[in-house]
Amino acid sequence: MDLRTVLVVGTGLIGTSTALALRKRGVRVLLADRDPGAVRLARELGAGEEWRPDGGEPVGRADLAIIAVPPAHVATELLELQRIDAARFYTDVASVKAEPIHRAAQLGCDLSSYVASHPLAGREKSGPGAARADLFLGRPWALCPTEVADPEARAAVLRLIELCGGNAVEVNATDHDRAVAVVSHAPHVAAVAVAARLADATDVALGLAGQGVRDVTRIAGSDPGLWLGILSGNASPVAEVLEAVAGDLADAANALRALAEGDGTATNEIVQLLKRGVAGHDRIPGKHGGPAPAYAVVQVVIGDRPGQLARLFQACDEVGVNVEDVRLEHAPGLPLGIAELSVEPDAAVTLTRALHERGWQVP
Ligand SMILES: NC(=O)C1=CN([C@@H]2O[C@H](COP(=O)(O)OP(=O)(O)OC[C@H]3O[C@@H](n4cnc5c(N)ncnc54)[C@H](O)[C@@H]3O)[C@@H](O)[C@H]2O)C=CC1
Ligand SMILES: O=C(O)C(=O)Cc1ccc(O)cc1
Repeated sequence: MDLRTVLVVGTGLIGTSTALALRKRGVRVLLADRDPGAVRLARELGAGEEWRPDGGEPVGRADLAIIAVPPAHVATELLELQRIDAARFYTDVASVKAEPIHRAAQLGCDLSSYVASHPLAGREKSGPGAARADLFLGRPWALCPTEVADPEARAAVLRLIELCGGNAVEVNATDHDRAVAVVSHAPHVAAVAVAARLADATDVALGLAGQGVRDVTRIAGSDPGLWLGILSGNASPVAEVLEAVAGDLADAANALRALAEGDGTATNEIVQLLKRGVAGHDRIPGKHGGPAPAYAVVQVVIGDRPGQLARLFQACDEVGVNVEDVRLEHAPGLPLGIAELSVEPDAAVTLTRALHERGWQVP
């Protein structure tokens, strides 16, 4: 199935990331969002052109429309897009699947041209500014065709996933929702609960925060509005997992109380929980090999002086290496920092060598 033109409705984090990935593969991408600023920024980032169904040059029907809006708006968007025959096939990327499909059926949407999907990749930031073309590389991407789905609609969504570099996983919507309750939605609430403890932690405690607490709470920085929609759309499966987690936490607290009161046998219960944690963590696929590499990261030591970053970018430009992303790490108390440059994996060796030759410290 060839995707020549794709319409992205909702140019936030996920919509713009798919658009950027598709643009890299030469697909024509049309962008729409109810917020004109989101479309403008996505366009400026090179994610495609603004969709103007009622004006400008006629664009015709897209091969596929991707609905990348909050879960509660998926079905109404699908209905509206199908009403104007915006695309031949449709998908969405919402984090929950049964509810939007059910709602689409209730509204009378055509379910034959629609195959719901969900990339298991994201970030704790929203909006087009946080989008990344490599967001989906090597990541699972669920697709949930219903019994009435046209095989060509399924093929179109498989092609989308392939173009974005994702790993397609076919699963029915109910099983999907139960699965993501365990691997995404309940972990999100658990991270939030840990992060909420930090809201009234002392400055001394926060000053001692290391990488562990950052790892465990990263996703707690996500948009609460979006997550309310996700959790409400998958409420019972998430509640079931959280009840089990709460049981483990209560048992751990009780065992620690017993230990504090001198009951040495309580260590056994704690050890059992810690061991179950290791076993669960070991089952995460790709934990050892890691997912397919996205961009390679070249670390460069930079002095904390004006103009250093500009010089570094100039050097990258001279070597002809495109910097896809940059992150700065400051070494506390030192007049130094580390610039982490994300580049195409093939370009990393060239860039490292060229920066060395130009006198940069590349550890
Ligand atoms: N944030 C994440 O890490 C992930 C999110 N998802 C799913 O992707 C979808 C989009 O989430 P994000 O991109 O993170 O959110 P976002 O907040 O970055 O972007 C959502 C965009 O949709 C627009 N929008 C809202 N209602 C609309 C409507 N009715 N018509 C047109 N545009 C509308 C908003 O203006 C916004 O630009 C959600 O369904 C979410 O569950 C899926 C995987 C990961
Ligand atoms: O930030 C991360 O690492 C995530 O995994 C985010 C995420 C959020 C919602 C999803 O439906 C899928 C992935």
